[in-house]
Amino acid sequence: MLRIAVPNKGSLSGPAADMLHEAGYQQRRESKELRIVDPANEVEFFYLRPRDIAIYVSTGRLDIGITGRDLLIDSGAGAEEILPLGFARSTFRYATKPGTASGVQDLNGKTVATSYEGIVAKHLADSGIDASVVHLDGAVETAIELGVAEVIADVVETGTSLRNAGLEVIGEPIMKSEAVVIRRTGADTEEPKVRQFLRRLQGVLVARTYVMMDYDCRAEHLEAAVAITPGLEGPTISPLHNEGWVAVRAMVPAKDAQRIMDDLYAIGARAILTTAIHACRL
Ligand SMILES: Nc1ncnc2c1ncn2[C@@H]1O[C@H](COP(=O)(O)OP(=O)(O)OP(=O)(O)O)[C@@H](O)[C@H]1O
Ligand SMILES: O=P(O)(O)OC[C@H]1O[C@H](OP(=O)(O)OP(=O)(O)O)[C@H](O)[C@@H]1O
Ligand SMILES: [Mg+2]
Repeated sequence: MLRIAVPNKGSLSGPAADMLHEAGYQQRRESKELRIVDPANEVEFFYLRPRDIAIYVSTGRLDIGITGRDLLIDSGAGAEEILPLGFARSTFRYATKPGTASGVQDLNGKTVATSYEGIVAKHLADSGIDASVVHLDGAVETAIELGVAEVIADVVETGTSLRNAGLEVIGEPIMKSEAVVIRRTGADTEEPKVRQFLRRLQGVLVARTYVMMDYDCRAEHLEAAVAITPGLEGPTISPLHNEGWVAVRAMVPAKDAQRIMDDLYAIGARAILTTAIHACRL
């Protein structure tokens, strides 16, 4: 039975459960459940605090975990990222009141409040900066107003929380994060059950980012059409009853679908259809 750690709260929890559900796994029915068994798929899910997941996975008692890249790195636990999942995307940045500092080089002697002490202490040390770090559990943006620190280091997505607190980012992002699948460092990722789990999640990622495109075009325009829709391994070409015409089928990135339809129409393709992909194994 594969044992998998899933975030039980916060920004990661809803999207992680949605992705697992889309991948065909049973998920808990209510938020108080701490673990569930999905017998049909031979998987057991443990619902844990996102911050603790890397620590559990590093012991090897759980095979796989879903957490944030920033949380994984901050934990310093012996676990490594094996698949990025594309949700809970964020940057991790310093911020302060306008005029306090313009980059990390100005942070000598300052106090930095953060929930991610591991990341911040390492970044300051790597930058040769001597600053003190204060740990706060959350709502870090308020720390400056209330005199706990002069600078904060926190997760930034839209920047709304910073703006509301009258703060501005300084310097370059310390890191970029998103939800990731993790495994104990050095563990065998070729294990069949692990591979199957990863293939299912990859299938969801592909179904979310690609659509299927079908169209008809004149045989003499086929090369130009294939250049527009190369597909993943090459499009499927079928003859049409209509002499001199072919039907083409290829996966295309969903975000480009409308532009691709325009480009195909412009070279004479017709009956251009786009349909959603519900699941896939590449
Ligand atoms: N506003 C956000 N947008 C995108 N990702 C976010 C956001 N806030 C936190 N994250 C990501 O979620 C993970 C943090 O999860 P965690 O549950 O600890 O925090 P949270 O979502 O702030 O929830 P809470 O504060 O309720 O604990 C990190 O990987 C972080 O990058
Ligand atoms: O750039 P934004 O889109 O505003 O998102 C970033 C904010 O979201 C998270 O906070 P959360 O609401 O989880 O509260 P917390 O500080 O208590 O973790 C994070 O800690 C930032 O405060
Ligand atoms: Mg938070």
